[in-house]
Amino acid sequence: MDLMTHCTHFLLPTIPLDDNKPTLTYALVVLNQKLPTFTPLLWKHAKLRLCADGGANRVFDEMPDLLPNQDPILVRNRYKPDVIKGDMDSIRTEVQDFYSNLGTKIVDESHDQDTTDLHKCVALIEDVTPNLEKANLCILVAGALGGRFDHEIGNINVLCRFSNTRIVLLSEDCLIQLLPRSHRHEINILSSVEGPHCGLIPIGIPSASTTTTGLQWDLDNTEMKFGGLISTSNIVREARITVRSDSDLLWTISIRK
Ligand SMILES: Nc1ncnc2c1ncn2[C@@H]1O[C@H](COP(=O)(O)OP(=O)(O)OP(=O)(O)O)[C@@H](O)[C@H]1O
Ligand SMILES: Cc1ncc(C[n+]2csc(CCO)c2C)c(N)n1
Repeated sequence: MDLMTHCTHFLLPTIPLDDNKPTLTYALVVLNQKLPTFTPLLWKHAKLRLCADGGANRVFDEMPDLLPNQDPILVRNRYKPDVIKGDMDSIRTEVQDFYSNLGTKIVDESHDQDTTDLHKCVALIEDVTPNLEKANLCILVAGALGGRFDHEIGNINVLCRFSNTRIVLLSEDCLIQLLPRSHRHEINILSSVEGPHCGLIPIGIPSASTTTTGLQWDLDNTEMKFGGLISTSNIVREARITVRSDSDLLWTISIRK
């Protein structure tokens, strides 16, 4: 079984180069929720920046507040999304016109009322990523957690729908990603920016067997299911966590203030 490694390098000001591994190519999707304070950092690391519908209002309204030492007009012009995509029922007209005039591509999919704006954005990123580069793609989603529970679950469902793509859901307080059962996983903890609180949660179906190392409450061939045991309020004990399971799991870890 192949090994998949994970590290939250994107929360650091500069991403360290590793001679042994290809660096990931990041894409950013901004959702319609209060922007996390580290959004300018994610923006800097991303090669492609999208706003999901009303996410564009957040970049327009809140990015200047996150960079208080810079001229708000210049900030607004500099933080220009490459694409705004969604059903366009939340973006304000002045915001759409502003970015459209700067050259942002606007993709109106109001005819599709069966998939969320995040789903639409992830599908676009997959479409424009050449097959050879897909293995190194990592999609960061800002503003995915907290707020409305139906939206949060919809965002988690996107992890399941695109389970072969690396996607990280982020809020100010924590991140969530999917650990597919097809791989064993090594999670390298950057203790300056994340932890110690973490969780491992079976999604969709129970896990008959999960084994971990590096946690305060490790699992040893343990069953996890809703209504039974799931691993919440766990604590990172080592810099390297390993996980192996017969089911897809959600990995969540707190982000330091
Ligand atoms: N409160 C929230 N919590 C988590 N994610 C959110 C929240 N609000 C919006 N989002 C995310 O941002 C995306 C864009 O938000 P937007 O408000 O434009 O969606 P929407 O389709 O108009 O939602 P709705 O019509 O259900 O209110 C959503 O698809 C969702 O992924
Ligand atoms: C069974 C079912 N439940 C809810 C919706 C509504 N819905 C789901 S995604 C979406 C787009 C949001 O931008 C909307 C309106 C549906 N279509 N089918």
